[in-house]
Amino acid sequence: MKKISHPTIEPSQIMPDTYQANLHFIGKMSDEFEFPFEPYQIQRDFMKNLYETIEQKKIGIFESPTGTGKSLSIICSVLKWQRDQKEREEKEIREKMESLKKEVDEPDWVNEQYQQQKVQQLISEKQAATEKVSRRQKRVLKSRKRFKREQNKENSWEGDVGVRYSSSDCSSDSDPGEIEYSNKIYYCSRTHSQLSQFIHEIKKSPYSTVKVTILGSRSNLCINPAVTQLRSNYLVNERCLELRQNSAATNKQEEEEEEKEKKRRKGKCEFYSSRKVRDFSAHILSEIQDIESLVGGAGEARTCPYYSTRAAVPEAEVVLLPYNMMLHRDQRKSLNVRLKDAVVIIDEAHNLIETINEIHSLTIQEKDCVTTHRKLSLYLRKVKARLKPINLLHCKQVIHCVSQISSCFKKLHTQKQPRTYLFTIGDFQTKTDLADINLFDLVKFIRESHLAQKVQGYQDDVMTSSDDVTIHSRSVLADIASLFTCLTNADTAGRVLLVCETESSYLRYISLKSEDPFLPLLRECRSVILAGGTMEPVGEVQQQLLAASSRDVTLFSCGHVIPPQNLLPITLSHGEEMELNFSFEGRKRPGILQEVGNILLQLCQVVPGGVVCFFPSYQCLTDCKTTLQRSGHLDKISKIKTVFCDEAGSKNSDGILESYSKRVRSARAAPGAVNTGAILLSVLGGRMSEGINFSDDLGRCVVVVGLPFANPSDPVLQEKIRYLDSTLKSTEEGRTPGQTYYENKCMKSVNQAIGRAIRHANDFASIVLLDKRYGTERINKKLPAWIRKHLRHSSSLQHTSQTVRDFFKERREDTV
Ligand SMILES: Nc1ncnc2c1ncn2[C@@H]1O[C@H](COP(=O)(O)OP(=O)(O)OP(=O)(O)O)[C@@H](O)[C@H]1O
Repeated sequence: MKKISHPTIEPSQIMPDTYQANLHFIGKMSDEFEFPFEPYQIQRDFMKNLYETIEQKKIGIFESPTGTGKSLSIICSVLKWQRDQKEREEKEIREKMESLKKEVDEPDWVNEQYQQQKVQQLISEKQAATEKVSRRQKRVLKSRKRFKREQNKENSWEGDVGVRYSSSDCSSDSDPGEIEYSNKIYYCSRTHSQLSQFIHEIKKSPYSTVKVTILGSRSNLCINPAVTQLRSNYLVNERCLELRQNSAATNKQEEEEEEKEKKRRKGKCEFYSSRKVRDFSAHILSEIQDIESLVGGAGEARTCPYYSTRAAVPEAEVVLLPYNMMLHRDQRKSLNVRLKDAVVIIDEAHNLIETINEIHSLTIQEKDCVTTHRKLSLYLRKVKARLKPINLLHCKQVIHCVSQISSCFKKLHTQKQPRTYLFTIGDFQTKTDLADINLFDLVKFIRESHLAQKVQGYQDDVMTSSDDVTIHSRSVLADIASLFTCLTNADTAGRVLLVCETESSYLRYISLKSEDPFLPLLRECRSVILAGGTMEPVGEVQQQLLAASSRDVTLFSCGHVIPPQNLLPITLSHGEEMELNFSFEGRKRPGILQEVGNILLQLCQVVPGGVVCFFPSYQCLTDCKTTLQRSGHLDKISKIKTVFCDEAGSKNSDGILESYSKRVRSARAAPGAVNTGAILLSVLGGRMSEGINFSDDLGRCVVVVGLPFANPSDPVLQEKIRYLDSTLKSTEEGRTPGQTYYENKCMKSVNQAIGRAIRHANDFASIVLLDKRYGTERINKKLPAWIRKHLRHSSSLQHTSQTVRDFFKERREDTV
């Protein structure tokens, strides 16, 4: 029976004197947790609960608002647990060995000889294990020394790319006698910059000597220009694999043939050699590094960082990786991630369900299908005579399948209505005549024969780039192989969507079930921890991810570290003239967007520093901007605060953010000026709503216009809703699981955005939610508890602006 414990800490339970604590006191012990600062009370509770969850081999859902030092809390509890566990295990071995030795000294008279043998055998097993570890440690030490030596030599190598390969280069990266570090911690987050931030927090902690490796994709880590210049991830991966295989295949005889060296090197990666990879992996483990310094160091050592970071996995105590690498079985397999007894921490887990579904879904364009069919046919014509009968058969079957999918599109094009077709897996197989084909065999054939790569290479020779612009960018055949794999799933796992449009038609495999891919983690790991700033609605995670496992779950949720008076969350249901309703229909009402102008103008007059305003979509942002330009609101606002705007598809988000920050800071340096800072117009769920911190003056007020509900006519969304309704029970309030999912999806996006403004214990900000729907309990109960608790409702702009003015006046007095 699954038990759920809720050690929830309410914001009111936070000790007020914590805020005044000396934050720079290093090495303070709190509840026996070493911590680089004086920990907040919520951090103490977080660490204690996390430690116990791992100790008791439970699953944990840990919620701590953004900016409350969640990363350090995770590091200081998990690494303490790891250290304690190691000590406990070592002690146990020592005690066992002692007692075994004693048994030998005092043998049982009944079976003396047998016992003695058994005890001796156990002792030697333990000793062998200990020796193996120490042998490995010696080897690592040797590798490190060699790496340092070669690094010193490196300067004299400058410009010499012709690094000689020795016979040891032939061996594979993984050592057959490799010792996998047990009790490994896998820390997963969404982006590389989040992983880098985590690295910086480890460096601050008392555990800065822990052995860490950080994994990334080739596009993040590869330093070979011959590979990085390729335009797609697929080509980067394929080229790297090819060069690496060639490098590993070097034999001794070749090595001695100086003359052949240059020719041979043509098809090899100059940065890959297993010895250097091993040496650099030892260097990685000896010093914590983020991706940038790691890539820089590898460049100097002329060694492949991609394979070095992977080679460091077995011996690492902590492995950092983006969470798509952990959540996909094939990726885990290719990385040699062993889940058994590991602790897996998934941070920023608020969108975990969507991420799992996304990772297991895929899209194939009709035109790519047609091109692939053509390429495959050309390829087959050329190599037919050389193929073994079985491979010829498989090749023909692949061509047949691709052709069937293309014809399916063609048939659907002949029909006038509807343009979107949704199939169960079984129906799609019948429709395309694929039901009788062994798709498992085909996938195996495509993978093992490297067909995708061969066809790609062949087509590069025979087709001109004008044939098709997509031919160089990605291999559709690889996607088709993945589609075949998806089509071997049970009917309940997903759907196939065909969208037929004149301009572009595509097929999308939609993964619906998230619990199946997650189950191996729940089954094999010692503990799985889902952490995030706002994990609400927790029920969704429990129903859709954890229900399949019977393991006990700890729910931990805490308030913020700021005192209540530092936060002003307020909902506004009425503007100057009209009710605020920014639903899709409501937005069409004349005058409604001018209301946004009125509100922003008033708020800009009373808020110091930066204001960040989020719109439900880029379309709504553009419409509003145009309206406010025409109405003159934008002009008036820009006299008080410089206006910055995130544009759809803009690649310059960083530049916009930098200019916005600069403007806010320069306004702070000029008190009393007419222009008091800046306003940033952005989009919920967009580039600036997640993972960006608007601390202190950068975000004194966050305004949210409306609710970002997804388009209800989106067929993928409709199917997900139908699937949830048919598989889960309705909620207590009588809402269907599909409706709940739809609302949750929207509110998660709002919660991510509004959490960005409070980043530390002394920060303060106002949050203004514009829409009458925020006043309803159904919606506002989905806000984070630490915000909901202090939520005020207002139906007048004048009242809102006065409340906000008073709030900042009091904060100014506090800080004087
Ligand atoms: N007790 C503390 N006192 C002072 N500073 C702290 C304390 N705990 C953590 N910090 C610092 O506060 C900053 C914010 O912490 P961190 O980024 O870990 O927050 P977070 O809760 O993980 O936020 P997010 O969820 O947005 O990543 C970091 O620089 C961290 O080192």
